[in-house]
Amino acid sequence: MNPAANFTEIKHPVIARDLTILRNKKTDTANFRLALSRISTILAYHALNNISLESFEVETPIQTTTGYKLGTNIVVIPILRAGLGLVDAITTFVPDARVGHLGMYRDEVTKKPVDYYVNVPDGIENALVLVVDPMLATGGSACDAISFLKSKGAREIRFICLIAAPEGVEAVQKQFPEVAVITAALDERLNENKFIVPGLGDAGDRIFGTT
Ligand SMILES: O=P(O)(O)OC[C@H]1O[C@H](OP(=O)(O)OP(=O)(O)O)[C@H](O)[C@@H]1O
Ligand SMILES: O=c1cc[nH]c(=O)[nH]1
Ligand SMILES: [Mg+2]
Repeated sequence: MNPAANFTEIKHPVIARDLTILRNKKTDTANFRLALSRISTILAYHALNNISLESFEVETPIQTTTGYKLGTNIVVIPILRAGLGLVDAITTFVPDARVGHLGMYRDEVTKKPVDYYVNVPDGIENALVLVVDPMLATGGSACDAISFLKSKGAREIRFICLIAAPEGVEAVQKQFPEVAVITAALDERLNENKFIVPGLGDAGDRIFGTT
């Protein structure tokens, strides 16, 4: 795969350490959540890079100077369930971000996404829409989510995930070259069950302690 300009794999020593915690099958739920939270925060920080600012005058105790506030409305759309694990990372930086939800699970036989819940806030056409899901495997869920959000008027979408398979990145880039994909790891491939290799298993199950 030859990732295009709209693909970013963030490399950082803390990410390398935390990805190992997430990949380790012996990691318990509590430590999984802590590592997920740290990595998600770094991803969110990068995903918010280069958003617009509005300047205004602010008075320090010493004098007046130029201050800034974010000039972009942010909407976060987690793909349920596992995407919920990345929402707090965005709202840490943007406490007033609105949060919509897309419920989708991957059918165990067909591996295709099945929708079960939709709640998207109004006004996504004037927002930066951050779609979050820890895993980008075949790309079926991501592409369905992006396609749906575009049909609802979203014009600027970034997709944030923890681990991406080359197949998933290619699928998103082919259908939606304008959508930036930001990940902590580009893994090797998918296995015969369409799980990411080496991956971390089923992200939703590991976040929520289900099997
Ligand atoms: O790229 P794809 O091949 O579509 O696979 C990725 C999807 O699979 C996982 O969700 P899952 O279906 O396990 O649902 P869950 O979040 O409820 O566990 C994951 O969180 C993605 O949404
Ligand atoms: O490896 C994978 C693939 C899809 N969904 C997951 O949670 N993990
Ligand atoms: Mg799952």
